[in-house]
Parts: sequence; C-alpha cells; structure tokens
Amino acid sequence: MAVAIHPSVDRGIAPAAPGFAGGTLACKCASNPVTVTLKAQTAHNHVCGCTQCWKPEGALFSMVAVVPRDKVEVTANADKLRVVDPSKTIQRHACIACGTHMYGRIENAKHPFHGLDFVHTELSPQNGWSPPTFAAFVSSIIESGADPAGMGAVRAQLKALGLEPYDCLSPPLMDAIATHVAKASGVLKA
Ligand SMILES: N[C@@H](CCC(=O)N[C@@H](CS)C(=O)NCC(=O)O)C(=O)O
Ligand SMILES: [Zn+2]
Ligand SMILES: [Zn+2]
Repeated sequence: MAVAIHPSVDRGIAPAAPGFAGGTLACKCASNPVTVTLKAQTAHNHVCGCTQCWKPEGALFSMVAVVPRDKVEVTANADKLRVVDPSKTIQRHACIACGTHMYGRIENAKHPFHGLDFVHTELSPQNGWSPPTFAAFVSSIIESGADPAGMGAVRAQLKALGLEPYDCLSPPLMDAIATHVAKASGVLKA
C-alpha cells in the first residue's frame, strides 16, 4: 500500500476552479466553530512536513497555502482563537477547543512573506482552491516520529503524486526569499 501523505492528496488532487475567488474555513468543533472567510483564491499551496504546521489526525504532512492577510477575516467565534507559540515567525492562530489552526500570520514587516497569511483549505466546504504543487520540509517529518528508513518510500510517493519533495521550500520560493534579503542588505539593487 502506498504511503499516506495527507487526506487531500491521497485519493487524487482536485484542480483549482477557474475564477474561484475564495470561501470559508471552519474548525473541527461540533458546536460554535471558529469560521474564517477568505476573500481570494490561495497561492503556493503545498504539503509541509515541519513540526509546526497543523496536520489533520493521523496525517504525515500538513497542507498549507497563502492568501493576502487583508483577504482574511474571522467571521465567528474569534474568542476561541489563541496564538499557539508567540515565539515563532508564523503566529498560528488555533482554536483552543479543537486545536485546529485557522490562520498563521507573520507580524515582522521585514519578513519576505509579510502580508501573506498561511491557511489550510481542507477546512473549507468549497471546492476549487489552488491544489498543492510541491512538498516542503520533507526530512522534518522525522522530528515528529516518522521512521528515517521510510523516507525513500515517502519521497517516491510524493513524486508519484506530482509533489516534488524538498527539504526546505521550493526553489522559486527560496529564490524569492534570498532576493528579498539581498535587496534589503543592498547587495542587489532594488
Ligand atoms: N525542522 C523544523 C522546521 C521548521 C520550519 O522551519 N518550518 C518552516 C515551514 S512552515 C517555517 O517557515 N517555519 C516558520 C515558523 O514556524 O514560524 C521543524 O520541523 O520544526
Ligand atoms: Zn474548534
Ligand atoms: Zn510547516
């Protein structure tokens, strides 16, 4: 049996719907769920193996995309949200009752990804969100307890799904980060 990566990719990856312009996310609480409205399509969707990103029960990877922060609005039960770890770059706002991360925000205005929030579109009842296109921080699943001996099979399954595995972010995103840093330091002309 193939290695299970994440419920949103294991049975085939749904394509984006043309013209899709957003929808809602809901936490896992049966009553008084936290809801978040996203008023835009997401970008850079990927699966992430790091220990910080929220994973659904039993999943090896998280699935996470970005959306402009001004397109993100908490629309119900905002009082149930708390930042999981304020020391992290990404402030992940999670439901205190069910633990689901509803959005992650970078408050450091100098960070290359400032202005983008991190969201998990599997929490949405709508179809048509941007599909994941690569796998990030793959080696990091070992930090959550995955068997190092199984990494070949994990990477092979990611490739079979069309999710190229990387141990940090994808080359275009790593280039974007380095470009931002080089411009900030003056090495590269803005
Ligand atoms: N190996 C580390 C990697 C953590 C990491 O660098 N995660 C990336 C991808 S989400 C990141 O940008 N983290 C920033 C943060 O967590 O605030 C782990 O698994 O905890
Ligand atoms: Zn909840
Ligand atoms: Zn992550």
